[in-house]
Amino acid sequence: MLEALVIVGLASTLSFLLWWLHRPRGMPPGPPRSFWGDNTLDIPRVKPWETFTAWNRKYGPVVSFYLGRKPVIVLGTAQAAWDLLDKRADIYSARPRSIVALSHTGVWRMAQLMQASLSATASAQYRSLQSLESKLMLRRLLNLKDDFAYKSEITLFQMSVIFRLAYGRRVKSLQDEVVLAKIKAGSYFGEPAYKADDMSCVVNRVHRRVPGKYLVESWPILLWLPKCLQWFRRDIDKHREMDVALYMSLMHQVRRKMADGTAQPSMATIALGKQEEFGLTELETAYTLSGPWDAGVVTTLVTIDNFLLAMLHHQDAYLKLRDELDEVVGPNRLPEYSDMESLPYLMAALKEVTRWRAAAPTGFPHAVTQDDVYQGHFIPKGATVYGNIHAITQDPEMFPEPDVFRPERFLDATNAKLANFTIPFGFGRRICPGMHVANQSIYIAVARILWAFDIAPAQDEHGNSILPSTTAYTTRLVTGPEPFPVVLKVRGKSVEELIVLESERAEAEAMRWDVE
Ligand code: HEM
Repeated sequence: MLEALVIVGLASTLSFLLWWLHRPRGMPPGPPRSFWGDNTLDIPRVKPWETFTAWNRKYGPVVSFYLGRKPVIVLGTAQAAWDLLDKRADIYSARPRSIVALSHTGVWRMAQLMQASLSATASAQYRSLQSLESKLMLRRLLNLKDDFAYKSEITLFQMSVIFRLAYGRRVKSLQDEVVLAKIKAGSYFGEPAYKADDMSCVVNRVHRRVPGKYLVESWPILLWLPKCLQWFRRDIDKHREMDVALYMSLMHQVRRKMADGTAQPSMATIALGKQEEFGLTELETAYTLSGPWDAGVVTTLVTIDNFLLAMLHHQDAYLKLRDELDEVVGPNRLPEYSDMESLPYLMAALKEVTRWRAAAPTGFPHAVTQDDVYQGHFIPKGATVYGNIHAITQDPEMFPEPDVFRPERFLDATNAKLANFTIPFGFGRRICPGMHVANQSIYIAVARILWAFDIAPAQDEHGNSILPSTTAYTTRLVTGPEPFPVVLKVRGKSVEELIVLESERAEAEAMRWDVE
């Protein structure tokens, strides 16, 4: 054991010296490095994106620092992100090798399969499903046990949408065995004990990419330690084992149904049909199918939650939205997808909410596959590159008074980049493949909640409104507001009757799907 430690110590010193002698020069400016040449300790454990943004404001639109030996580049303006991640996508579209986030996420063919099955045209097919699940959600929102309970119902809505489109089967409760299995797998990752109604856990694999979170990512040399000393491995291995078992069993269930002709069309049926064409292994296919679950539930949930938070704080926008819906939809039917074009203020507000509080403020890391030069700065092959969505969406030049929720920014936008605002969904070839599904879910949920309910702050025992903080956010790669209470009061008896009627029809339709 002692010998192994001495060898690792010597090897670390030698590799450090070699790296120090050959480290790249001319990289973009950034924070001063420690004696060891890195900045791991400069990255706070809480809201690291705020530090990234402070560095971008101080050192410029392209900042560099080191996590261990790994050079990291942070792009703090939309222009820099478009110039590199979009225009030079052929070399900026890889994912950094990750030790903790499971090794398969970087396989490009998997991303291609995802893009194909979630394209705008493919996603339009899911609208009827999203409409149905949102009617069931409205029904549940009529009978909430307390002012925090709305969140579980929105979670169940999106969870069922995603599970149905990925595997062809609905999730009827947050106590469903697959939800519990996923939570159990997450709990092995040293995350706090999650409750079934706190779905933060379902994106553990994604959260592990929070910059600087794991020492082994910055110092892979730790992998040279004898296995019994690799403390960081225990949880990773346990979690990976459980994830693999769960994802493989879900995929096999679909395959069995395909064989006996009872499978509902889904991403899984497409993926299994095209597995050879895309050259994916069993494990890669299973992981691809889990992508929407890992990346598409919490992102959507926090965006709807951010919307409710904005409504509590920005009464002017809230009232304009209600007036627009009342005028276009009227009292006798629910909002539909066909109303979208007639609801410009709502469509602008949906863009604004993704800007106001970005769900993934650091963006997901890209990796550059060739040495590059940008604005005279050297960007070395293998560097991790973040399009800093927080800095860009809070840039006061692009969005004056960025902390104000103001849908008008996007109304009548002539600039194509604002008219088709996708920055919160990332960049280049890696742009979120689920953005159409996400926008469809957010639209139908928000339009129907606004139409059906008065949205008001909860009150304390003295009758004073409790206005939740607009800055208390979780520190995960996908971040959302800390739990806050909202009162959703149905807007009259006839609205309630319509919701009950529509949800009964939806229930009957859902049962038909479930048995088919
Ligand atoms: C408001 C909701 C959402 C937001 C803000 C969001 C944002 C993002 C961002 C920023 C990325 C990284 C892009 C990049 O690397 O530049 C991403 C990737 C991804 N998203 Fe989303 N997303 C949302 C909803 C969804 C949904 C509903 C799905 C699935 C149906 C989904 C599936 C994915 C997948 C699979 C990836 C990884 C793609 C890859 O590695 O190539 N997302 N998302």
